[in-house]
Amino acid sequence: MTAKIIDGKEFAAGVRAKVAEHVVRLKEENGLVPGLAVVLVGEDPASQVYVKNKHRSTVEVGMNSFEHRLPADTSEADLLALIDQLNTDPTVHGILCQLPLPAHLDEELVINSIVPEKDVDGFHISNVGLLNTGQKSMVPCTPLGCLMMLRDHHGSLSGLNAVVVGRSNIVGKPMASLLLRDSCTVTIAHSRTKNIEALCRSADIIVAAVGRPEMITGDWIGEGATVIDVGINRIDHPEKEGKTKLVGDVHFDSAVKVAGAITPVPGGVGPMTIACLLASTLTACCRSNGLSEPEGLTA
Ligand SMILES: Nc1nc2c(c(=O)[nH]1)N[C@@H](CN(C=O)c1ccc(C(=O)N[C@@H](CCC(=O)O)C(=O)O)cc1)CN2
Repeated sequence: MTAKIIDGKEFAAGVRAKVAEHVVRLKEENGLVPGLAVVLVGEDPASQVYVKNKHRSTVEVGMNSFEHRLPADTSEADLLALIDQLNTDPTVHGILCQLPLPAHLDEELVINSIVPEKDVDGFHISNVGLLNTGQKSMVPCTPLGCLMMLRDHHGSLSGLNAVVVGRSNIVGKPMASLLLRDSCTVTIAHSRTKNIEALCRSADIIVAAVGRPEMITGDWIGEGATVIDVGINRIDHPEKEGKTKLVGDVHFDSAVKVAGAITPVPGGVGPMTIACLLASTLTACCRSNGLSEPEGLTA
């Protein structure tokens, strides 16, 4: 068997197109323009690229983008003051602080200072609680993107066995909650899980979000399973000296021979993260104005 490749770039383009259509309608019918504020503290090179891409994509779908770039030595008090200002700005419907933050800033404190309704990352403790109790919440963008691709591929996820490898607050745990909500039987596996290979082999769906390059090889995967690879790991290029290569948490070449469907890295889950951020900003704007939510763009 050779797996179907789930093209995240194409899927994300579709999500952005749907968001753009809704934005036009919101403007015409309600005189509203959704606004997204992104806060970047410091000069982490990868974060700078992600923030630039977020700005470009936000503008492309017709939303307002408010970018705040702060120096690496910004004090917690100054950052909290900015968030406070964004919390009460009626033109801002979504706020996020690009992670990781510099070490002197308390990530939890900063995230929890964003009002939950504008927390488009879905990391605020209230949104975590709402998601885990099956209530309406803002949902983290990467798991939301994975869910959209899984629903598209399978139709219904009900009754499927899903193994989420990785227990991070940003991906593993919310992914498990979302799959459970769609009536999957969910297991979260991690570094201490016994017989992890056999567990993965029994899964209809594997979501790999462990942060270890190419850990999940073809022999961990059951024939025909769907494999969603969340990993983004830069490793030394095996053939080109001095060059690097981006790989996932799944060993693609062996996995593709066994899986039924698989997301590549790059070009799989990654592009969905920003597309879902736009979708969540639209959702936040609709909710805060008492309008019905865009169909197919939320969990
Ligand atoms: N506040 C947040 N911080 C971070 C998040 C997040 O969701 N919210 N996620 C990541 C970074 N991230 C978005 O912020 C992100 C990561 C990767 C991609 C992406 O498109 N990746 C490409 C490859 C890119 C490359 O060549 O390096 C792919 O997988 O195809 C988009 C967004 C951490 N911080």
